[in-house]
Amino acid sequence: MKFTKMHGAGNDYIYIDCFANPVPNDIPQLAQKMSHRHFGVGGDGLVLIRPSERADAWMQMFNADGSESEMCGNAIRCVAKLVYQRGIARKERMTIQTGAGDLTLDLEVSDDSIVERVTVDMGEPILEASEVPTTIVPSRQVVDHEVTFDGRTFRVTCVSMGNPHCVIFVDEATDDLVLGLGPKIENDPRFPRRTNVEFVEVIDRTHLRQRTWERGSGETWACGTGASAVCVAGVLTGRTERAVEIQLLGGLLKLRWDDNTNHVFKTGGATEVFSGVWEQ
Ligand SMILES: N[C@@H](CCC[C@H](N)C(=O)O)C(=O)O
Repeated sequence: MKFTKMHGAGNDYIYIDCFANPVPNDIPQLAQKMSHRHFGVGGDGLVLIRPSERADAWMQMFNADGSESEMCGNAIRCVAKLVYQRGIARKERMTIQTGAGDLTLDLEVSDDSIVERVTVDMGEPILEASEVPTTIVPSRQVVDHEVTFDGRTFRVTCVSMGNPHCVIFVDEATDDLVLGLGPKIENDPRFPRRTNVEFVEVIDRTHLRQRTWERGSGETWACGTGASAVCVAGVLTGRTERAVEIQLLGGLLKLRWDDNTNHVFKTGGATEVFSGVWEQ
């Protein structure tokens, strides 16, 4: 089975083109095996690019632990690049079906037909308490809510971009917080579907620094749905403007929460690393 390794801002996944390959069996187990950084290809997870009945392609994504997520903001840019460059859909505006709905993407293509940057319409953030565990926000206040994890109290903002995020603004996103507390928050029973966790430093009203502990994959070098949630949380808590640049461990993402449509737009690159054949 042929695969391609790609990354978006250092968030690296293994991609299988199911227009050209059959859909593999036992995908959760395959995701675990291929993602393993010592015994497999290595990556934050596995992404299948599948034919869709209503969009140009369907992105199905699995974390490194084999769990399936609704959406991946960095992977979807890579999917768009493969879909365009392999001629599956030679369109500079395309739609990709995801577990968070059908999303529209605008591709910036060079004269020699290389996709250099992609802007994704990430849709509307979901702030309703129905998307957020009521045990975390008993007052239905999802913004800037005081919560204690492991004996430490933080103000958190819970934002769903189709997948769940718990955004915490901190003075410094230390290893102690990201690697120590991140997994405890991810698996806190008050989050019934587990959660992604963002630790965010505000540099000024248009610049932030983010580290993410991802549900099912651990710390990643970037998280696109997470950056979208951070953009929204920054505005809702009065810390930032609606357009921001977010520095992640593996690169920069530009975010804008549009006033008129309520949609979040995210721009970033997509890089092909190598291709290979998986024989196990
Ligand atoms: N890295 C991703 C998010 C991947 C899924 C996430 N771990 C989840 O389980 O929701 C992104 O760029 O958005």
